[in-house]
Amino acid sequence: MSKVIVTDHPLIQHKLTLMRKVTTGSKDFRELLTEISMLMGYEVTRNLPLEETEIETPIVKTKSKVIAGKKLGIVPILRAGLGMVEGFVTLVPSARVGHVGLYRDPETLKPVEYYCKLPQDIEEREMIIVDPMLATGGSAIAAIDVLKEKGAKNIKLVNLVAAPEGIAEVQKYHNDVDIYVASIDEKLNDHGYIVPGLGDAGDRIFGTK
Ligand SMILES: O=P(O)(O)OC[C@H]1O[C@H](OP(=O)(O)OP(=O)(O)O)[C@H](O)[C@@H]1O
Ligand SMILES: O=c1cc[nH]c(=O)[nH]1
Ligand SMILES: [Mg+2]
Repeated sequence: MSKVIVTDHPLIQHKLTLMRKVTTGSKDFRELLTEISMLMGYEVTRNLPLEETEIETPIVKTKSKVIAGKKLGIVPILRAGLGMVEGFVTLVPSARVGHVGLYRDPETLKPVEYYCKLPQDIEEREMIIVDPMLATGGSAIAAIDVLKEKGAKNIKLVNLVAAPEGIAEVQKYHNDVDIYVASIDEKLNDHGYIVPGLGDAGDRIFGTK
C-alpha cells in the first residue's frame, strides 16, 4: 500500500489557514500557494540519494555531497496545479516540467483530458504530480494513468488539501503512488467540493470567479 504523508509543519498549516479564508484575494492566495509548495517540496525531496564529490573550498580540497543524478519531472494538472510549479522548480531548477490538462465535468464530476505534454525521458525520472485539490480523486487517477501509459515508473502525488474519499480512490487504483498532503479535510459535499476546503482552487488562483 502506498504511503500518505501529511506535511504538518507549522508554517504550512499557518499559511494554509490564510489560503482557506474567503477574504484572501488572488495575489495572496498565489503567493501562499508558492510558499507552501516550496515547504512541501522540501519534504517530497527528502529521500533523494546523495553522493560525494571532490571540491575545493578557498581553504582546502574536500569531499562534499551532491544529489546523485536523480532526475525529476514536475507535472501540474491544469489549471490549478500551475500554482504549485514555481515553488517546486525554485527548489529543483533542473527539473523538467510536463503538463496534463484536465477539467472536472461539473455534472458528472468525471475528468476530461484536453492537453498533455510530457518530458521524453519520463521513464528515467521521478515524476511529481502537483494539484492543490484532491476531491473525488478522478483527476489525479487520470493524470497518473496518463503518466504510466507514457512509461513513468516512479510517481508521487502532491496535493494541498485532500478529501478522505479521494485518497482512498487513488490508493485503490494506484497503490504504488505515495501521496503528500498538507491537510486531510472532513468530506466532500454534494457538489464534489472539499469541506471545509478552500473553494475552487483554479478560480481563486486565476481570479476567474
Ligand atoms: O479529485 P477531483 O474530483 O477530480 O477534483 C479535483 C480537481 O478539480 C480541480 O480542477 P478543476 O476541474 O476545477 O479545473 P481547473 O483547475 O481548471 O479549475 C482541481 O484543481 C483538481 O484538478
Ligand atoms: O473543493 C474542491 C474540489 C475540486 N476542485 C477544487 O478546486 N476544489
Ligand atoms: Mg477549478
